[in-house]
Amino acid sequence: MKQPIIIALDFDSITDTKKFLAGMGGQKLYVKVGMELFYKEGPGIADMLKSEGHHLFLDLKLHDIPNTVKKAMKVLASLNPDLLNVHAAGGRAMMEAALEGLEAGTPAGCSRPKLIGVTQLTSTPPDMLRRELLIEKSMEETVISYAKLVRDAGLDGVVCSVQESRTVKAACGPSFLTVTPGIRLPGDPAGDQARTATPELARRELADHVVSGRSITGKEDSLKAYTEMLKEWESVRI
Ligand SMILES: O=C(O)c1cc(=O)[nH]c(=O)n1[C@@H]1O[C@H](COP(=O)(O)O)[C@@H](O)[C@H]1O
Repeated sequence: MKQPIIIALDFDSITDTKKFLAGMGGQKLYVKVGMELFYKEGPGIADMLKSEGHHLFLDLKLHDIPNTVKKAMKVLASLNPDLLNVHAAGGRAMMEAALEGLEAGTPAGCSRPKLIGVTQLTSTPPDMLRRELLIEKSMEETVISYAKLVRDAGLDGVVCSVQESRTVKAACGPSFLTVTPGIRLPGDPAGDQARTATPELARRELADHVVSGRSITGKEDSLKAYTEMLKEWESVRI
């Protein structure tokens, strides 16, 4: 079964990660390991999660010269994640190199993990483009331009906000993945996220997956919050 909700395991230890997973009723989940947990626990965390049967998004947002990214991707592929990302701002040559590294490092008999490009972070408000990054185009135009570059480099999709998901699909095709973070249940604080949405809106805007951390992990009853998100998602018929 396709798991639409990717839970961000933004914990700083394996102990807290295990405690969280123990409270999720023994389900096989789609989880995301980002910099915090990976830098603390290292590659062993990927082995642990995969051996427990979870789907794994390794969110390390690589952004470096092509040769470095290619070699790093080769190493990361050996951890057998299901999904990985790079910053689209690294450019086409870097993304092509990432894909080459991923293909070279995928263990025999395993299928290549999916690779997606981060367009503009969901913590970036539209006015920051001009004010801080000196980008004159709108958020939507910027994200679509990145998405086309990601597609042309041969990657499988993008990370974008729900607000751009539908337009990305229109520009890059229905099978081009949109993975959308910044997901909040109604009433939850946005925190540092600028472009947020509910799981229901994400589904309406054709997102393939939503990524949610604090709206699930920050709750006393995380299982209830996760179930609520799933219910919201499934309430929308596409
Ligand atoms: O690539 C990501 O996963 C990502 C991209 C992005 O644009 N925005 C974004 O929030 N994320 C990640 O998604 C998660 C969101 O966490 P919460 O804001 O707690 O739901 C974090 O782990 C972020 O690193």
